[in-house]
Amino acid sequence: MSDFALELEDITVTFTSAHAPGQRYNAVADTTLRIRAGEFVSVVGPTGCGKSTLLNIAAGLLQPSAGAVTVFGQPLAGVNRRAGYMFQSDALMPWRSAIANVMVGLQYRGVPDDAARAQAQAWLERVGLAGFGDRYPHQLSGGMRKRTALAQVLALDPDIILMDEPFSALDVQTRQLMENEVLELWAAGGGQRARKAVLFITHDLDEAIAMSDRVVVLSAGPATRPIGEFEIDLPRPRDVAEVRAHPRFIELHSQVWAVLRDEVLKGYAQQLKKAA
Ligand SMILES: Nc1ncnc2c1ncn2[C@@H]1O[C@H](COP(=O)(O)OP(=O)(O)OP(=O)(O)O)[C@@H](O)[C@H]1O
Repeated sequence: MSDFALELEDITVTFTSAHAPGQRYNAVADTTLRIRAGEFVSVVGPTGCGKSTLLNIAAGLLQPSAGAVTVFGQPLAGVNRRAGYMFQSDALMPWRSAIANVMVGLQYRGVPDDAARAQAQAWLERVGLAGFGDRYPHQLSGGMRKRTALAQVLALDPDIILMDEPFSALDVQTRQLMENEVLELWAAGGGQRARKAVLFITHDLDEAIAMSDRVVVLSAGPATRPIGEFEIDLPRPRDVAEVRAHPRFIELHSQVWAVLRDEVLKGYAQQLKKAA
């Protein structure tokens, strides 16, 4: 079996320009990104550079214009069924209670209702929402909705978790609590099974370093590609707030920032140009 949970090889993604339909736009160019089974990898890059596009490729929601995607050694065809996703915005169904939201994926897989309810309840407990199963999304705080979404993903026991800035809408304290919880759940693995591979998209360098085994830096678009890769050799378990004071964290931060800084400035200038 392949050592890699996910391999994106020589990926190029070409879009038709939204402003000028005749024009083609290379969002991502010749990008190779491999994630080992059980590895936590963050991808950082300036705004609009193509991070979500890469995640959508990994999820099988978008076909690359060139290149190949391999999941545990098998070419990916259609949606990536070994992966669970957590996006920036809530994907909870407002008309379903928290437990019913966690149950839905299990039911869709054919798990009988009673078993699905028991598994969903166990996951709600693991994410700290034991007594909140009957609440509807609008009755939950932002952090609780994120916990529900996390339970929803983990209940399906995916081998790969794809996260696209999942905590960016949360206040700093809630965000750090959630980051620590994700790390704990990830470190504990999926019950009998091995640790999950995580592809985590963020524009927050501190978050990327605090959480990951490896940080990949993307260039500003167009034709985004990886321009730096850093092994994060900080000890685990980590507390995302405390680890920021670690001398090695500070050292890694300045090394990654040295690569990222110019790209952020380029990305920012491009956003201004687009808005003009
Ligand atoms: N379906 C599409 N059609 C045309 N252009 C697209 C499409 N999806 C994304 N793009 C363009 O591709 C580029 C990369 O977008 P993407 O959303 O992947 O960037 P990002 O790094 O995730 O952005 P952000 O940091 O703002 O979340 C952007 O210029 C975007 O406008």
